Amino acid sequence: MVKARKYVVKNRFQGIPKRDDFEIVEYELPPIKNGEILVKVEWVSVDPYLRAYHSNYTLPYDQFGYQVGIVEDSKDPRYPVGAKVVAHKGWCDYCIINSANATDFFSKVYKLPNLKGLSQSLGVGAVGMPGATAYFGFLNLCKPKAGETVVVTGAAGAVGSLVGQIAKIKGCRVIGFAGSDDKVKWLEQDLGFDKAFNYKTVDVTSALKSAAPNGVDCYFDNVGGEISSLIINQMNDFGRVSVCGSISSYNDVNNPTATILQPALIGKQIRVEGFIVGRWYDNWSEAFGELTKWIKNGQLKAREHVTEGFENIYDAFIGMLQGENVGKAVIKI
Ligand SMILES: NC(=O)C1=CN([C@@H]2O[C@H](COP(=O)(O)OP(=O)(O)OC[C@H]3O[C@@H](n4cnc5c(N)ncnc54)[C@H](OP(=O)(O)O)[C@@H]3O)[C@@H](O)[C@H]2O)C=CC1
Ligand SMILES: C/C=C/C(C)=O
Repeated sequence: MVKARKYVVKNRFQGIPKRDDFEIVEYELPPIKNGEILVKVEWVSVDPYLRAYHSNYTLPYDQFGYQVGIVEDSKDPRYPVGAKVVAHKGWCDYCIINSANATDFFSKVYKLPNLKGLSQSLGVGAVGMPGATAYFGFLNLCKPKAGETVVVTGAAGAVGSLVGQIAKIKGCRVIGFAGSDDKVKWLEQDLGFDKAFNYKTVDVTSALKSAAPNGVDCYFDNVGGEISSLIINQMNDFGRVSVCGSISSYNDVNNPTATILQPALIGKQIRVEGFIVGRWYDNWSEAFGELTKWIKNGQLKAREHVTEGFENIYDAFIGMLQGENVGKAVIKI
């Protein structure tokens, strides 16, 4: 028998989730059955959708989320003992997975991509779901052309930092918005953004007018809300907006309001498209190959914000929601 621990969500979140909204439950896992694998979890991911999707779940529920782990026992020949897998079984230290039960992309299990010696934690970050989000969400929806001006919000986070660097690889001029002066410095000095701003201290419209005097062609929107309206109002004819996330509203109890967009969308004939990264699930391996290559050859930096210890997953989650992370927030179990 294997003793396992998991986080169970007990209460409806009100604003920022509270520690008491979670309970750590210890229990014994039964022996695995045919088609199942026993996985020891090594890395856990905390992501904004854990907050955004909360209200879709009936209480109490096991906290969902991505992880990288090693197969310790197997009755599924596709995943032998010792294989490394990426799964979506949430905040736990051991779990049993039956991948035959997969109903959507979240419940699928796959072998950790060949990371060519890079940290296995990248399997929940730059070479995992967030990497695929940046790669397909930006390239397929913004369709950037060399020389165009790209704006990214949430620019110092897991997805945004990759989008900005992919835009540079594609020959674009890149402007990022992030929530601290240190993040701004990192984006400009280490990642090669042409300009970055602390959205908490600048006037967004005048900052953008100075950094993009010829207007914005592509906007990768991680945050939504008023800043997105201000950016979209600075876009050029036939601009493209990839709507990835709306983190500025995830913890809001009341729905926020933002400046009207229709005059700009119509007048400039702007294309706005939202997406869920699962739409490209069958092609994720293409993104993983490219991202791994760019990291290995030094064109792309995949910074991580690492927290240690199963007991600290809650703190890492709240820290990420409040902007403590630079790059991808991960927990080493
Ligand atoms: N559509 C899809 O399929 C997917 C969408 N996403 C979305 O992408 C976005 C980024 O996710 P991810 O890269 O994993 O997370 P990040 O690593 O960017 O972490 C979240 C960041 O959000 C920023 N933030 C928090 N509150 C606010 C606020 N009120 N206004 C602006 N920024 C805020 C903080 O940075 P700061 O210091 O800059 O404030 C924080 O670091 C999220 O909206 C997420 O939901 C992610 C994966 C898939
Ligand atoms: C799969 C993740 C989706 C969002 C909205 O974060």
